[in-house]
Amino acid sequence: MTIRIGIAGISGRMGRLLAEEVAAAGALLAGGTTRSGAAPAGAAVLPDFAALCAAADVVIDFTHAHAAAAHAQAAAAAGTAFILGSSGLSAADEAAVSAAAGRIPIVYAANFAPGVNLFLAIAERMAAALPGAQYDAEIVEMHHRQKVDAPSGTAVALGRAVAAGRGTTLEEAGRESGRDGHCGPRGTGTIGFAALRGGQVVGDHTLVFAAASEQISLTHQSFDRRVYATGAVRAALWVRGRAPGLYGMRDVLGM
Ligand SMILES: NC(=O)C1=CN([C@@H]2O[C@H](COP(=O)(O)OP(=O)(O)OC[C@H]3O[C@@H](n4cnc5c(N)ncnc54)[C@H](OP(=O)(O)O)[C@@H]3O)[C@@H](O)[C@H]2O)C=CC1
Ligand SMILES: O=C(O)C1=N[C@H](C(=O)O)C[C@H](O)C1
Repeated sequence: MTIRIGIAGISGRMGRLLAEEVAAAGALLAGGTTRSGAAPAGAAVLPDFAALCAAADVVIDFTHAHAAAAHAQAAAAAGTAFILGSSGLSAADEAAVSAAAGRIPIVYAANFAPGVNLFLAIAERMAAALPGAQYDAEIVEMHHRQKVDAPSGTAVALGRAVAAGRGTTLEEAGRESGRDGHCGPRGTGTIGFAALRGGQVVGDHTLVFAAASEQISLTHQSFDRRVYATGAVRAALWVRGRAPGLYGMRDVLGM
C-alpha cells in the first residue's frame, strides 16, 4: 500500500521542500499543519497535529524544539511513526522523545544529509585518536540569518561524537561557547563551539583539532537544504513497519 506521509510545519522552509520530496518519492502526501503560513498548492491542511497523525502512516516534523515533546507524545498516542528534524531540543525534550520511542519507531537526527552522518562517524574516530589533553576540539558552524537556535543541532551532534570518541559525554567533557571579554584560557579537554549567522548560508560545519605543533580540520557544507528533505523522506520510507525504538540517520543509511 502506498505510504501516507504527513508534514508538520508544511509552510516552513523545510516543510515546503518535504512536500515536494514526498511527491518525488511516489508517496502520498497526507497533508500538513500550519499555524500561520500558506500551505503549498494542493496540500491538505489538517486542523492540528493529532489529526495529521490520524491521516498518516509517518509524520515528518521540522518545526521547532518547543513542539518536539508534545508532537512525539501525540504520534505515540496515535501509533504513527515519527521523523524528527527540529534542532535545539533540551534534555527534557529529548527524554520525552525517547519515552515516546518506547511505543512507536522514531528517527531523530540532527542532520539528514548523508555526508554529515559520515562526518559524525569520522569525528568520533578522529577524537579517539587525538586525545583531549593535546588536541583542543573546536566546532564552528555558520547558518542563514533566520536560524533561531545556536549552536546548531549538527554542531551539538559533532560535539557528542567527539566526546564519545574520547570515552566521555559532552556534559562531562564540558562545553565552551560564547567566549567574549576576559573569559580566561581554554579548558583542557573541553569542546568549543562558535556560531556564525548571516545571509542565506544553508549549513556549514567545521571541526578543528588544534595541538601545539599541528592542526587538522574537517568541513562539511550544504549548498541546498533539499539534501535534508530527501534524507528525511528516505527515513520515512525506511521507518514504516519498524519495531518501536529511537533510530538515527546512521541506522537509515546502514552506517
Ligand atoms: N535535521 C535536519 O537535517 C535539519 C533540521 N532543521 C531544523 O528544522 C527546524 C525548522 O527549520 P526551517 O524549516 O528552516 O524553519 P521555518 O521557520 O522555515 O519553518 C518551521 C515551521 O514550523 C512551524 N512552527 C514553528 N514553531 C512551531 C511550533 N512551536 N509548533 C508548531 N509548528 C511550529 C512554522 O509554521 P507555522 O507558523 O505556519 O505553524 C514554520 O513555518 C529547525 O529546528 C531547524 O534547525 C532544518 C534543516 C535540516
Ligand atoms: O536550521 C537550519 O537551517 C539547519 N538546522 C540543522 C541544525 O541545527 O543542525 C541542520 C542544518 O545545519 C540546517
